[in-house]
Amino acid sequence: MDPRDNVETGETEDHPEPFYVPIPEEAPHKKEQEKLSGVVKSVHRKLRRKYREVGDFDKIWREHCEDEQTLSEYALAMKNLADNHWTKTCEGEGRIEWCRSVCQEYFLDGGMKRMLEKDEKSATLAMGLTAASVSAQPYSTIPSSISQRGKMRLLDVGSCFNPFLKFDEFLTVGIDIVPAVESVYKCDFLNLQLQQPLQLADDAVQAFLRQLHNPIDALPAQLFHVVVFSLLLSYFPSPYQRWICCKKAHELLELHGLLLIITPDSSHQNRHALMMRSWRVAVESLGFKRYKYIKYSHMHLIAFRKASLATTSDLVSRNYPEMLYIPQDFHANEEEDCADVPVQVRSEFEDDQLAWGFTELPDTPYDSDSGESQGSSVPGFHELEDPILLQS
Ligand SMILES: C[S@@+](CC[C@H](N)C(=O)[O-])C[C@H]1O[C@@H](n2cnc3c(N)ncnc32)[C@H](O)[C@@H]1O
Repeated sequence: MDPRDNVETGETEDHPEPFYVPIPEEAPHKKEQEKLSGVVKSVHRKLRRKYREVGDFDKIWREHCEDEQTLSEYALAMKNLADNHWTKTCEGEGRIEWCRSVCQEYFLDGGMKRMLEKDEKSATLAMGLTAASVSAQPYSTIPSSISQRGKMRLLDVGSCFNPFLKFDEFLTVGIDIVPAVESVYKCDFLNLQLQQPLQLADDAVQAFLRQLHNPIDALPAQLFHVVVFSLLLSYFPSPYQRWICCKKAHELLELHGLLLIITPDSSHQNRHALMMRSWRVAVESLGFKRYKYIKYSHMHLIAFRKASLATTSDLVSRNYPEMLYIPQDFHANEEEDCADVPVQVRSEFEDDQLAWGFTELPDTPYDSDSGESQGSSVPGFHELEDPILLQS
């Protein structure tokens, strides 16, 4: 007997009938996601195509920045993806959480101190002292603005919808050519002017950051503890603009600050290991050292620390900017470029050529930054070893 039947009256109680017709929730949701990422992809693709045709990056960039309709459609699509489609995936909130956990671990839980001790040991060893005498060396003094600050000063370049604003531990400055929310400042990072560093106490620097004016055309050097490039570098159609961005990040960071780069790649772990190694060599040549690296299913996440004030790039003997390539740079006839799920577009032959080319590179000495760099405090994400990066 159906337990809903009323035995006394012989009537069936008025329970709502369960609705068994399957609701095709997935499909429209997925369709909308595809549509939105299509908007994003087409902007990237158009920019690359124009760059290939015209060659003059400054010209196409000026035109791009003046194309308000395309840019606002892009900003809207990104925000919609972030609000309604990405939040539950590691590609969405996960990358932001990763940045947060790396900063916490590095600045607040002793990561930076360990790195400074290690630097000091290597420097002392390089001066010819024995390991025994080295262990007695005190570690360097951590800059007070970092060790005693109230908040970590974070610059989010290409911030779009300001994902870091919600975290209390950061004093966030989000900048974008087309802000999707009011709290993000309008600023073209490629054309941002750099000024002399502020010689002010930490409180005054924080006050300075809280009263920036829109749009931002210039910023003092060495202003931030963290610079984030989340899905920024692949926006640009050529390695040179990626290089300019990394160079600017170096200048905007305090000594020992962190540059966090997140770049899309849906290939398996080792497919683009060579590319990641190439990026590492290029970025380190600017005065950074790699601190952490992990690969999620759809992206690489890399943290570099600013290890020296000086840039060591010798652009005459090595073309470091070219090393910041992405597969799409080699693809003239792209249909399948992805903002969220990029594909491998180089042929095996090109891969071999590049691999051969990189045997010319100096081998970065093994540093234990990398050895300990594989752990993540973000739960739920599978991390993979990268033998090529680790062995470099
Ligand atoms: C793919 S979206 C990434 C948005 C966000 N960071 C994220 O992780 O979801 C790339 C963003 O970079 C911005 N952007 C591109 N070039 C820029 C530049 N030169 N200066 C500032 N922002 C830029 C774009 O407008 C866009 O909002």
